[in-house]
Amino acid sequence: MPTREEVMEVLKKVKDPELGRSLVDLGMIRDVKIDGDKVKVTVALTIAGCPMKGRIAGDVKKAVSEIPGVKEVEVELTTMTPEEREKIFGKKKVPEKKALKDIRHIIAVASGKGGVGKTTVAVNLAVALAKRGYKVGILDADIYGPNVPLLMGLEGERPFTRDNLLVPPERWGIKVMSFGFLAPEGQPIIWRGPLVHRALSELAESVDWGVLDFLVIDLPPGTGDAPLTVAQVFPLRGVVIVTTPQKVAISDVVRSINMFNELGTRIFGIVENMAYLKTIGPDGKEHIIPVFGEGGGEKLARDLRVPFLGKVPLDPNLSKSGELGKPAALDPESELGKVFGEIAEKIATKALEFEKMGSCGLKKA
Ligand SMILES: Nc1ncnc2c1ncn2[C@@H]1O[C@H](COP(=O)(O)OP(=O)(O)OP(=O)(O)O)[C@@H](O)[C@H]1O
Repeated sequence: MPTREEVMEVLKKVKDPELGRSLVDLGMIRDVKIDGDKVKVTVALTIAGCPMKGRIAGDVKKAVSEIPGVKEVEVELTTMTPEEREKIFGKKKVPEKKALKDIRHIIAVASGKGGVGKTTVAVNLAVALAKRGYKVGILDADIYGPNVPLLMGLEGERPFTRDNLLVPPERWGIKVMSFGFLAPEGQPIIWRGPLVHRALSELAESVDWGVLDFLVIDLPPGTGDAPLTVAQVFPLRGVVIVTTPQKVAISDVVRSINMFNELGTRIFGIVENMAYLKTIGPDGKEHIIPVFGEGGGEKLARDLRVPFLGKVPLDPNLSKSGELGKPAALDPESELGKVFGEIAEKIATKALEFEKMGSCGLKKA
């Protein structure tokens, strides 16, 4: 009859395909039951609906079946609680930075892949928060495509230096800092890995933000060096994930959530951008067209057990307002203003909840 020790020993060699670490080290083996030659292993996935769950179950089954004396293996899948995830992933503390000490909530806006409208959402979220009376700053950490200055109407601006700190230009009542301000005009900066880390770490120390309720950080897309560094050097209250409704975006979002889980960063939830298009049909009535499919973001949030923060329509006014440097959320009574207002309110409420819980790496207020 196989023993629990033997089972755990073989499971030590089974790795989470995305995190690259042993299921045992990750605390994913919730239970092992042995009944004669039958073994039942309960695996707690880091997030529900993990697209790797079939592979993980298959790898566990294969590894345990190879133990001499085992005839039958059953794998039951369950999901970790947020507390369990924090125990494993939330060990890393972000060192405190003087330049950030008067900022109450630092919120990152991330996306699994490029071009889903992350910057558009980040800018309009910052504006919607400012419209609600909060003191807001926005940091464009998208080193590869810093578009925040354009969207905020600050192209060509430069920060000035006071007491060795960069003073961010202001527009629409929001303090703005961007790698775009620091790059030579018209020239792309080519960043290599270690430089990315150094540049972002220096930026975290060298901006005079003053007192802010919210600092919104527009992250570079994906799960590469740059978003990882931001989550390591800024004491984030949490992260907002932007996606589009297409199925193809799902695995990118899961990868992104896994990365933030591993870093101990809380997830505010998912914003679905380009969720629908409103048109007036020949009948004179309003029609809602789900251009990229329907309910993808909501289902994804449900499957991954993270909050769904709202849908942003595909609206030419949103891209036009971006090009003009006048974010759509500046008019809180407009349709887009209301959409971003509701999302901002949900995030502000959650930020207070997270603050009470004592966010990873942050001192309690
Ligand atoms: N809901 C929307 N309706 C219409 N146009 C949109 C919408 N969201 C974004 N866009 C447009 O799509 C383009 C890409 O948007 P944006 O730059 O915000 O994406 P991103 O995810 O930040 O991209 P990157 O990965 O390059 O940083 C822009 O031209 C923007 O104006």
